[in-house]
Amino acid sequence: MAVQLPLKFAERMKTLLGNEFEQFMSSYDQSPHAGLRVNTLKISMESFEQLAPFDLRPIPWCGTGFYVPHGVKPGLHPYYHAGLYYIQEPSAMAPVELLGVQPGDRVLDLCAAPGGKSTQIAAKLQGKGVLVTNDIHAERTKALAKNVELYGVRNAVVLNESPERIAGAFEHYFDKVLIDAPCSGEGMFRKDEDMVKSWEDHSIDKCVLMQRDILETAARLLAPGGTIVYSTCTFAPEENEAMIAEFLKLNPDFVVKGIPKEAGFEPGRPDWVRQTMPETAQETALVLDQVAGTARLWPHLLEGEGHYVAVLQHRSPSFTGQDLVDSEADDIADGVADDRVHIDTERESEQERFIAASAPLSKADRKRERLLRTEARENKPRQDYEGKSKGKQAKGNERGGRKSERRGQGRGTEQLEPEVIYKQFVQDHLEIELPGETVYYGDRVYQSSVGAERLEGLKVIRPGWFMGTVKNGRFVPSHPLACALHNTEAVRVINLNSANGEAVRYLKGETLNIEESRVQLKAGVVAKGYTLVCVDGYAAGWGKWLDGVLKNEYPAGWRWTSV
Ligand SMILES: C[S@@+](CC[C@H](N)C(=O)[O-])C[C@H]1O[C@@H](n2cnc3c(N)ncnc32)[C@H](O)[C@@H]1O
Repeated sequence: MAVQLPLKFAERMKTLLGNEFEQFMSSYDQSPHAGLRVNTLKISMESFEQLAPFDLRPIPWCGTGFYVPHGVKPGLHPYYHAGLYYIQEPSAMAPVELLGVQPGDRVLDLCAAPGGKSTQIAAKLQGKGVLVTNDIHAERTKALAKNVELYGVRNAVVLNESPERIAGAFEHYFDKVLIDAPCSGEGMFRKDEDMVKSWEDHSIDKCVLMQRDILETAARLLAPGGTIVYSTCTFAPEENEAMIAEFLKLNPDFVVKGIPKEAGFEPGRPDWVRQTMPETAQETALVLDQVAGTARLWPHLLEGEGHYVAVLQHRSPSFTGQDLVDSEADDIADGVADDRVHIDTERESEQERFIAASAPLSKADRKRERLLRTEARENKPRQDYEGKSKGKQAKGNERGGRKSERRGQGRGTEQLEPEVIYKQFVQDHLEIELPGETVYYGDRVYQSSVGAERLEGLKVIRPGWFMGTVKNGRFVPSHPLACALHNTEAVRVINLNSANGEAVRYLKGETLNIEESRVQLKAGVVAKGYTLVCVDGYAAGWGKWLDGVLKNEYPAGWRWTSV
C-alpha cells in the first residue's frame, strides 16, 4: 500500500466496516481518479465533446463531468487557460449536482475556496440569479476570486467573511446554500498524502465545532422552502450523520431529502451513530433514522474519493401535512421512498412555532438593520452606487439606434465622468447588456448582481463582475471582463489556434504578429484597438492590435509558466 494510514483511523474503519474493511483497504492500492468538469458558461457540451483533446469517460453522477485518463495532464492545455474546464476530483462534483440549482436562484457557497463547487454552481445558474461565494481564510479567497474570474462568472460576489456576519446582511435571502465543510479530510488520504500528515486524533473534535456553527448559521441564511447541501470529504460519523441528526433535532422545520441510491452512492449510517455515540443517538432518537437518506461515496465502491452529502430541505411556512403525503407519493413514484424518513406528526406544532420565529424580516426591519450596520462599519469602500448608478445604468442599457452607427461618435472632451467613460467603452467595444448594477470601488468598475448597499460593512473581495479601471480619463478593460465574454460579444476578435503554438505564446505573454485580415470586425469598426483574443473561438484575454502587431494584455500573474 502506497499510503501510510494513521493507525487510529484504520482501527476505527475496521470496527465500522467489519467484513467490508479489506475491500476498503484495497482501494488504497489504486491510484486516485482524476476528473474534469466542462464549463458550460463558456462552451456547450456538444462543442466540448467535438474538440476535447483527451479521451473522456462520463462521470455517472455529473452530466458535465468526465474521468481523465491516467497520465493525461489537462492543466497543460490552452483550453484549461481559456477556462473551458475545471479540474475536479470526481466525487467532489456530487454535492452541487444534489443542490438542484436553477437559473435565477440565489445561491450561497459558504466555504468555497478554491472555488471548484462555486464554478459548478455558476455554470448551473447560466448567468441568471446570484452567486455569493465566501471563504473565511483571506489567503484562500485569492484562488477563489481567480477561479470565478477565469471561468467567466458574471453574477458572483466574492466575500471573505464569517458565516455569522454574512447572515447579518443576507438573512433568509438564499434559495440554496452549499456547505462544503472544513473537515478532517479522511476521504482524501489516497489523493493527498498531506492530509494524512495533518490528520490528528482530535482534528475531528475541532472540525465538529466549526461544522456545527456553520450549519446553524446556514439555516438563518436560507429563504423559506430553500435547500441546504452539507458535504464533507471525511468518513467520521461525528462530522457526518451525527452532525446532521443534531441539526435536524435543533431545526425541526428541516427534513432530509433522500438521495437516490444510484451511481454507487451508499446510504448514510444512523447505526454508526448508535454504535459509536450512544448519547448523541439517544438525544437525536426522533430524527436519527432520517440520516439514512444522506449519501456516502466510498472509494472502494465507485470511481472517486471518499465523500459524504446530505440534502436538507426547509419546509416552507405554507407546508401542510398533505404536502408530506404528496411528496411521499412522489418519492414512491420515483422509487426513492425508502430513502426518506417520515416525520412524526407530534412534532408538527413545534415545527410551525419554529417557522414563525425564524420568519424573514420585513423590508422595513431589513432597512433598519442595514442602516445600523452602515453606521457601525469601519472600512467604507469608495463607491458611487445604487439609486444613482441604477438610474444611469438604465440609461446605459437604453440603446437608441444600431450601435455600429453610434460608434466613434459623441466623444467630446466634456465626458470625463468615470461612468461616462466606462459606458462609452462598453458601447464602442462590446455587444452586451450590462447585468446587475454598476458599482464603483475607487477607480474599479464592477457589475454586481446584489448591488453595493447590501455589501456594506462586509469584507468584499469582488462585489461583482470586474469590468475594468477608469484611469486618467481612460477605461482599461479587465482580464475578467474578457474571460466572461463570448466571441460574438466583442466588436474586434482575433482567433488563435491551440494546435500550432500561437495560443500558448499568447498565454505566455508574448507579442504576436497578426496580419490585419485576421482581425474579425463588426460592421463599422476599424482594426486598431482593444481586441478580444480567443483560443479556437473561446475568449482567453485582451490584446491591442496595431499595424500587424498584437500587443499582449494577458496579465502577468495569470501567464502560462510551464514549458
Ligand atoms: C473543503 S474546503 C472547500 C472546497 C471548495 N468548496 C471547493 O470545492 O473548491 C473547506 C473550506 O472552508 C473554509 N472554512 C473553514 N472554516 C470556515 C468558516 N467558519 N466559514 C467559512 N469558510 C470556512 C476553509 O478555508 C476551506 O477553504
